[in-house]
Amino acid sequence: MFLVSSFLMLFILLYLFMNHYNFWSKKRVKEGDIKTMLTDNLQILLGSQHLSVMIQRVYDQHHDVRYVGMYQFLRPVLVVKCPDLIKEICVKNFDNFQDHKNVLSETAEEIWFKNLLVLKGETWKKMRSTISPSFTSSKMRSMFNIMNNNSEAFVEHFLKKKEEIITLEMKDVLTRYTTSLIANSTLGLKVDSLEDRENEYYKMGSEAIDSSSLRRKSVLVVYQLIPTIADFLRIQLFGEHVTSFFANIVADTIKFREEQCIENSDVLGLLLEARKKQHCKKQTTEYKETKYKDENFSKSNCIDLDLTDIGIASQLFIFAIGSFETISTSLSFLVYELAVNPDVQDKLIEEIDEINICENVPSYEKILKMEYMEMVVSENLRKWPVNVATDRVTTKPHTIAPKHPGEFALHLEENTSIMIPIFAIHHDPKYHKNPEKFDPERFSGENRRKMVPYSYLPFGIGPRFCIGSRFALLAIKVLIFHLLSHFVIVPVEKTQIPIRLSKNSFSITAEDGFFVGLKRRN
Ligand code: HEM
Repeated sequence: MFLVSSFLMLFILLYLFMNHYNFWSKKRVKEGDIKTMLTDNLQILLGSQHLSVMIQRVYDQHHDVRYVGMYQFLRPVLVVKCPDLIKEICVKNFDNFQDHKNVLSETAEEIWFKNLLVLKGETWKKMRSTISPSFTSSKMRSMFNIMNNNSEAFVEHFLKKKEEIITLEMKDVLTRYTTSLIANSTLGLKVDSLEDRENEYYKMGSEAIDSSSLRRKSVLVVYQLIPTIADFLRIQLFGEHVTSFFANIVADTIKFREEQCIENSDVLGLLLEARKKQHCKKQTTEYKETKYKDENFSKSNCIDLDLTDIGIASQLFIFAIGSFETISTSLSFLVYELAVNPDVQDKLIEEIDEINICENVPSYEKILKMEYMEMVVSENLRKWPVNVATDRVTTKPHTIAPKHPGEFALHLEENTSIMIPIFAIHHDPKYHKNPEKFDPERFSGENRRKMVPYSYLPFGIGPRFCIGSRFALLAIKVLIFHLLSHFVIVPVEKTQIPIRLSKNSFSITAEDGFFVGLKRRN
């Protein structure tokens, strides 16, 4: 009896398993090899493979198709390969694909669940339009001084060293630089993580972005596999000490600014201004509603954004962890590429020196007008897009109409996962010839015009495009400007050539660090 019921159980499980993993084939979508995908998922969890390898394998498996089916554990994901289709999904039909998928519970960590990246629908729209003014070019002009000061302090720190060539692991020093910059530009805090190596802001920030631990990965997988149980158990990703540190630091700064009537034009300042306006509008609306019963008051205006201290802390938290990892990683790859491509570095130094001859301190306009700098930074983000992929979920059912012979109409139900494989597209020779070559000339005016539209997506695409892209690009350029004004970056014994990517992190980074030497210019 026991044997029969065990067989029956096994049969049912096998049936459910097979039935689950034919989600895409039932829709007549070509998919990756199931056995390989399951092994890949497990290896990603154990830290013996990077997500980009799994995506690349699925991407390469079927040529001349616009999309391929993949499974992230139990979740079917449609990997979109064709730039035109990416536009159709992320831009033209944005209303049907507005949101990102949930990666965590709505109840476990409040500071996470209110941020712009995870907000959905109308609430996301309203928060995005509230925060966007913090990232306009006029705001960037005022951030520019903060970036200049932080970059100068960074360079000064190394100019004090006596060695002829200073060997550095750049990811470490650049993460320290980025945390100081973000503390300064979002909250007005002065933090020097190069001198004060154990400061709390840096320690908590690095803990928040550390994705290499098995515990962190397991939490994410548990949320993917059994979200209801994970929700019930309120399993935390970041940990109480990290989230309350950020919540408290924001609450203390708000209290200080309100008591001292300080009105700054940084991100915190804008959110506080929106909070004041929301409060005023609420009072006026209540008055209207009781006196006139105004039925026409626009519904979307009535959405209250969470601009309590924790709601504001949530936005600043995503800016902080979004920036620490992305800016420091992108700068680390760039410094490495300059070390191993001396011709590119020489040309960039020439452009920098032309500005230094005329001015003591570079102006915002001059940095923005540097053509070669723009080309080098863009090529770095092409070859090394920090976020290897981005995602969308269908917020309304959508049908992708057939376009090529052999294609069928593909009906996607609500809540289907879509993946935009940024790294794979940037390394597809169909769009970027000789993709492993670091070649800034791809981004010269003429070549850029020839690039296939939507085949270069380091900051994503459409209305959910990265809100911090202007900030990130400026911060990268300003630091490189100051660094190359005083130092030449050279390979050292520990420089890993070619670079090997770490298997044990979510975003891309080097397996054995980014070691280079800084050699003082004469
Ligand atoms: C080199 C640096 C950076 C890269 C490569 C990068 C990349 C990205 C990508 C690919 C997305 C997804 C976009 C999409 O799905 O279409 C994104 C979203 C986002 N990024 Fe960045 N990012 C960078 C820096 C920053 C910085 C400095 C901040 C904050 C100041 C930031 C804040 C955000 C936020 C809040 C979102 C979500 C936007 C929304 O859903 O409305 N990022 N980023």
